[in-house]
Amino acid sequence: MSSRYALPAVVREVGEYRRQVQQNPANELLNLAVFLPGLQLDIRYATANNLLREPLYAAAAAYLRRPAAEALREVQAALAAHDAGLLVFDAYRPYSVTVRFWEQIQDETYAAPPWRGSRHNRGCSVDVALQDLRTGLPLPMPTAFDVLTPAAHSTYEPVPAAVRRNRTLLLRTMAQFGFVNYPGEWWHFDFAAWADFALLDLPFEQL
Ligand SMILES: C[C@@H](N)C(=O)N[C@H](C)C(=O)O
Ligand SMILES: [Zn+2]
Repeated sequence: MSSRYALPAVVREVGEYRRQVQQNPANELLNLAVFLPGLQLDIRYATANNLLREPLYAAAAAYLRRPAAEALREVQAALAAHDAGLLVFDAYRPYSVTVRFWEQIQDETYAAPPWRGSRHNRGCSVDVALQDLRTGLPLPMPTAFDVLTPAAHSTYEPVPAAVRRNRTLLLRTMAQFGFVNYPGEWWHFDFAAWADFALLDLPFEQL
């Protein structure tokens, strides 16, 4: 960990995380693969197919705080009426991984700075696209995941009509269940109550 930043308060001990869950069950990070069977995961940061071109996670897992996971379940149910489902690229992210991104990207439009931490570190952000439930294939979006350019901005135009429909379906359905889109990235959504949750730096295997 670099000492070049004024560090925010970060929970680094699993015992402290467990105490916080005991005090308030909303703090629990739920494993989305267990909580939402059928959810499609493509956890890029567990592979070398990501911005840093090396695996950053030891396991291809996605966790969210309990109320955020419950809201995502509502999103998944609403999308099914459109023959669509969620495809998850990332959810809870340990703080130390945010620091690694910042060292490379150093642009607050596309990466959270270490002195603030990311809402992903709070277990309240999720990076998602849509899949077609009939084919299992991803639905076309304006860019691939983590293409950090203006084309990824949520209001970017021009885009083909079918792509705009998919993006609008994702943005509207996530908003309906309490997720606020980050305008710089069509795939990134923050659970509205993110400020109630602490920054964490715990690896998945400790959860
Ligand atoms: C690195 C990129 N995928 C990302 O997560 N950006 C947001 C702004 C974050 O760091 O929270
Ligand atoms: Zn994100």
